[in-house]
Formats: sequence, C-alpha cells, structure tokens
Amino acid sequence: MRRIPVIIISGFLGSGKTTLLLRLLQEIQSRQLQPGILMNELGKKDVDGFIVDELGGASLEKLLDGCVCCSKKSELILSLKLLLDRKPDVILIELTGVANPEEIADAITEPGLIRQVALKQIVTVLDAENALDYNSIFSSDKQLVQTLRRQLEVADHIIVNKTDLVQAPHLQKIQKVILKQNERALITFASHSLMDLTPILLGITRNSDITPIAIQRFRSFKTEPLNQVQSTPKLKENQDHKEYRSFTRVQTLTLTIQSPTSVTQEDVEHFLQRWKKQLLRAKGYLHLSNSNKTFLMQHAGKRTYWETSTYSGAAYFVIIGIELDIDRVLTEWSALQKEKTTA
Ligand SMILES: Nc1nc2c(ncn2[C@@H]2O[C@H](COP(=O)(O)OP(=O)(O)OP(=O)(O)O)[C@@H](O)[C@H]2O)c(=O)[nH]1
Repeated sequence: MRRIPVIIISGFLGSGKTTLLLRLLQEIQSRQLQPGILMNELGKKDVDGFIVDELGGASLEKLLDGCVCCSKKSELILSLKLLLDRKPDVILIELTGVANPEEIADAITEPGLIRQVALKQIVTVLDAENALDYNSIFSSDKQLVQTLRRQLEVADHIIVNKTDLVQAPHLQKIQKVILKQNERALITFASHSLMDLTPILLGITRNSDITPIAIQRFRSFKTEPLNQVQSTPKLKENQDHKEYRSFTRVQTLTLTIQSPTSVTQEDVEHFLQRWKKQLLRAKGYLHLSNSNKTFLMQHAGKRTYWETSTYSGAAYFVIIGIELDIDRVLTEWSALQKEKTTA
C-alpha cells in the first residue's frame, strides 16, 4: 500500500509557520498535486485556518483549543484519517508553537496509521529576531525551554526566518547555536519564508511512495508524555472572556470587541504594549472605528502587523502569553471598550 508523505511544520509562536505553509500550498498546487492540511491552534479561534481557507483548493482539517502533542492525540489520528479519505498527495501538519514535533512523529506510527502515512520531514521555523532570547525569557518554564530545544534537535530542516529584521552577525550567532544542537539538519535563511522549496518537496509526486525518515532519534512517549497539559480550571466567565487554557505555562485567551466600536489600531497596539513582558503572540480579526475595512492583526515577536482581510464574522483577537494576569487583562480590555463607547 502506498504511504502518503507527511511534512511536519514546527517552530515557536509567530516564527512564520503559516507563512511557510501558504508558500508550500501554492507550490504544491502549482505542481498539480493535492495537498491535505492539518492545522492545530492553541486557542478556540481559528485565525490561521481562515487564512488558508482563503487560498482555497486544499483539504483542511483543524484542531483547535489544545495541542495535538498532548490533549489532542486521538483527534490527530482521526483528523489524519479524514484527510487520507480525500486521497491527498502530501499532508502538511502545522503544529502549535509549543508542540514537540517528535510526539507527533510518534503518534503517526500508531498501528492505525503506520501503513498509510510516512513521515517525510520535520521542518522547524525560527524567528531570527527573537530565537536567541527564548532561554532567558522562558527561564521560569523549563518544559517550554525543553520543547523549544527539541523543536531544533529533531528537525531535518531548520528555516531561520525573518532575516529581514536582523544583521548578518546575528545570523551567524544563530547558526552557531543551531549547529550545537543539530549538526544534521539542513539550514536555510529566509525572509517571509521566501526560499527554494525543493528540499522540502523533493520526491513528492502524484504516486510518490517515499522512504520515511528514521524515527530512532525520537524518544518514545508511550509511557511518559512530555507535554502533559496542566489542566487549569476555567476562570469565571466575563463578557470579553471566552476561554482560558494553559499549555506548559503558556496561556491563551480570546478578547471580543463590541461593534460598532471607536477602538483604533493605536488603542489595540497600546493595549498589547501594556503586557509586553508577558505577551508571546496576539492575532485576530478586527473592525475598527477609523476604517470600514476588516483587519487581520498579528502581533509576533514584539511587532504588530496589520493587513486587510475578507473575514466577515464577529471581531475578536486571541492573546497568548506567559504568566499573564488574566483578570487584569480582561478588566482593562473591558474598561478600554467602555471608555471608547462612552467617549
Ligand atoms: N518581518 C517579517 N515578518 C514575517 C516574516 N515571516 C512572517 N512574518 C510575519 O510574522 C507574523 C507571524 O507569522 P505566521 O506565519 O503567522 O507565524 P506562525 O508561526 O504561523 O504563528 P503561530 O501559528 O501563531 O505560532 C505575520 O504577521 C507574518 O506576516 C519575515 O520573514 N519577516
């Protein structure tokens, strides 16, 4: 039986995984191949899924509100089976930023899948501007530090992305750090994941039957899962607060925005700045007062990006942080909205 190649895309929050996924998707489609995509998000909201849906043409399965490497393992297997029913030529799995890719590699060797899929490559995307700071920023969360290390150690291909934001000596430092942890991986430097995709897609054709990568280098997770979810009790409900979960010590919450609003882009950016020490990522769709357009807001690595979007649903944004004072975030967001509504 032919085994469908699987490519795992890992990397910390905001490093550029979805950007790479979109590039791969376009390249795969231009080769007249059928991609199957599995996206996993920490929050309940599906910001990236909408971006991929917009591009169209791919079978897409989404796993929200949890990390496939721990709480969602059985759902991962089910989602892969659903994708396989649609006979893709290749499956791309984009993990959450706090997932350990070797656990997914482990999951796809389950008896129900091993004859149908073969792991072709683990690609890890690094944010060149911030990657060297992770150890100090996350010193209080050993589990996260270890996960980020494993993302590098088990990668077959490491893409040092966001090279537009740093100078050459900084890139050399990153390369040194990578080589200390993984001498085997191919290293590519890229901006906006613009790069030759051949090494990732090599050998993938309509009828490709690839040799899976050796999995001996992975640890076994059958008895002792590394990324066990710390099940944190739900906080009290609040009108601006729809969810709260913790993976390692990373927290996610969704903030809604009332419509019509007089909240501006600057207000949102100032609001995010208040939590800059704890904030890892923010993203969502916002209709703002000074424009009749909808914007995709992406805060990654201390920078906030805005772009127009065709999203037409209710406005919201997801905040991902570490040691966030959730109650304060919620209270201050409510206060900002009230102030803007009455102003
Ligand atoms: N300056 C710069 N920005 C980039 C680059 N690559 C991606 N971005 C931006 O960084 C933000 C995050 O990129 P994504 O591709 O969504 O990152 P991600 O790893 O999928 O994020 P999560 O799924 O939330 O972990 C987006 O606003 C991108 O447009 C790059 O090379 N340079």
